[in-house]
Amino acid sequence: MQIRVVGEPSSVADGAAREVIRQVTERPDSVLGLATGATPEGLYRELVKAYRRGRVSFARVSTFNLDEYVGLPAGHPASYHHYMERHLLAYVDVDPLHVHIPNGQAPDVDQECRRYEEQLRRAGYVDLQILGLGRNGHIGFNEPGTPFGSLTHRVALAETTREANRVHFPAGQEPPREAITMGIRSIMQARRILVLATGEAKAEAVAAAVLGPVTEQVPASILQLHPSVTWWLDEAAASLLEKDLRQVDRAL
Ligand SMILES: N[C@@H]1[C@@H](O)[C@H](O)[C@@H](COP(=O)(O)O)O[C@@H]1O
Repeated sequence: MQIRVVGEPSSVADGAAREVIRQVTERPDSVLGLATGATPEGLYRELVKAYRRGRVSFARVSTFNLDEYVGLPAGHPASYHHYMERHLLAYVDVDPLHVHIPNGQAPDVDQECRRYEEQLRRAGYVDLQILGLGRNGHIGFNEPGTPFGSLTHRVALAETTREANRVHFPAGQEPPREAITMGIRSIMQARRILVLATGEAKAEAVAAAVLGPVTEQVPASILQLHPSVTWWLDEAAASLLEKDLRQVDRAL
């Protein structure tokens, strides 16, 4: 596990963008695993900038998103389909046929989960996975208690997660109660993982995931067992890590 602590959220975005660009340059047909939320927005801005400057092309890349709300149409402003268009896909040369996001409006949600997992398997799983971190240690929408062996599945969202994500919904509109998410096992298949976390509100979840026991109560703690993970943290998100863990590469 590597831990990079940088001063500002913008440096987290820069560092992660450099890694994504390197991956796509070395392997133009990479499979990228994409995350949503406020945290990776800066990363996507940097990727759009790099594309516009001709420093990277996504023409042969495939993408798989981690999750989507159940019941929201793709065009809903809070859907993750809409998020991805708004922050990345509309501005770069990714082939729309190579973009994969779970269909939250599928008539049979369980079948959609199986279909998505199968698509992921056929693509050979993810080469470089971007992850954000929920305040309760969730990754994707895998809430505390999710079995480590889980594949893409339907989840009931924790009340705290619905509260945290309420800001993305129009006033008066309730966030959905369910979502489709890649499972912990699906995420762990990725060959390399970048976890991004910024701000003090993430400090406890970061410390529990990095320093605590590996437990299903903290979904991100499983990342301690992955062979190639880099945590990109700003000072605030890293504030509860021991000083000697800062700026060092920790090989497990
Ligand atoms: N499903 C997403 C997660 O993938 C994301 O990591 C988390 C944190 O979001 P933010 O970056 O806005 O704090 O939010 C949602 O729950």
